[in-house]
Amino acid sequence: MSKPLSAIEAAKRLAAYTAVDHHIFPQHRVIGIGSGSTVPYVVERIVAQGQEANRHRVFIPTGFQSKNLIVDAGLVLGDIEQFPNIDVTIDGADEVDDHLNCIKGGGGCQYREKVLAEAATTFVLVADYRKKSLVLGTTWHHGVPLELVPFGYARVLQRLVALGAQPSVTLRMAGAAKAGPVVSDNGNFIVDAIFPEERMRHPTELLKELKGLTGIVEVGLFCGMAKAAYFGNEDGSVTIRKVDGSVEEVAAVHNDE
Ligand SMILES: O=C[C@H](O)[C@H](O)[C@H](O)COP(=O)(O)O
Repeated sequence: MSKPLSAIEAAKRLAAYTAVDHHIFPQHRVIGIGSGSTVPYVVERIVAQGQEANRHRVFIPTGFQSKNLIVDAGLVLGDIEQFPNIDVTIDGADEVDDHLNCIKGGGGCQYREKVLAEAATTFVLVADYRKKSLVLGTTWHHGVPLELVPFGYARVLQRLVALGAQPSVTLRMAGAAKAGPVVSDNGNFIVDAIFPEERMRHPTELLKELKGLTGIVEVGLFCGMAKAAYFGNEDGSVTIRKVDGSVEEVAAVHNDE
């Protein structure tokens, strides 16, 4: 018998399963698969729709991890170059506010994730209950993930501080498994910039300013992109925040599957 899931894993699974049930329909042919620890449950639920449903579909990954998820699940792998228009992309998030703005990039995948979010007719977020917040930066304390070109990165760090980032801003380092900086799937560096609350209260403005810095490839602030966010709760329910501002609570029906 498989080990029971922890409360957090169960919440991730609830969010992912419910989002797939609500957004991935038989007519959807091109599906974007995001990155992180919640997305495997998205793939699991899609596979459960059966071979017939998935036979004519193609799945576009946001990075190395999701590519493996798609291949290992026996789904058809596609490329954003071949399929620049996606029906639905489902992805995880590090923190989501009431307006569905979010921080992404905890796994360093924000560039490809944003490409797939933009390419999708419908972009949906899935997360556990810890990721809900009113102001970004309240529950995710690691800062805004930024992908930047290695050449001239020290200059970008200085400019981030001028925009209000904590002076301690540095490259994300790989840790024990490899000496040196984390290198993204695109061969770039990642920086986590912590900004004060007054800056984080206006994520769209901050995003614009960060995108204006030479050397920054992409910013892990996704503003005004998601149609809905699904949060799995500890009590087995799912909170759905929608783009029109409405909030729905649904009881899960698949917790023990
Ligand atoms: O770069 C990583 C992505 O933005 C992830 O989607 C994000 O970090 C959320 O991951 P998780 O589902 O593991 O919390």
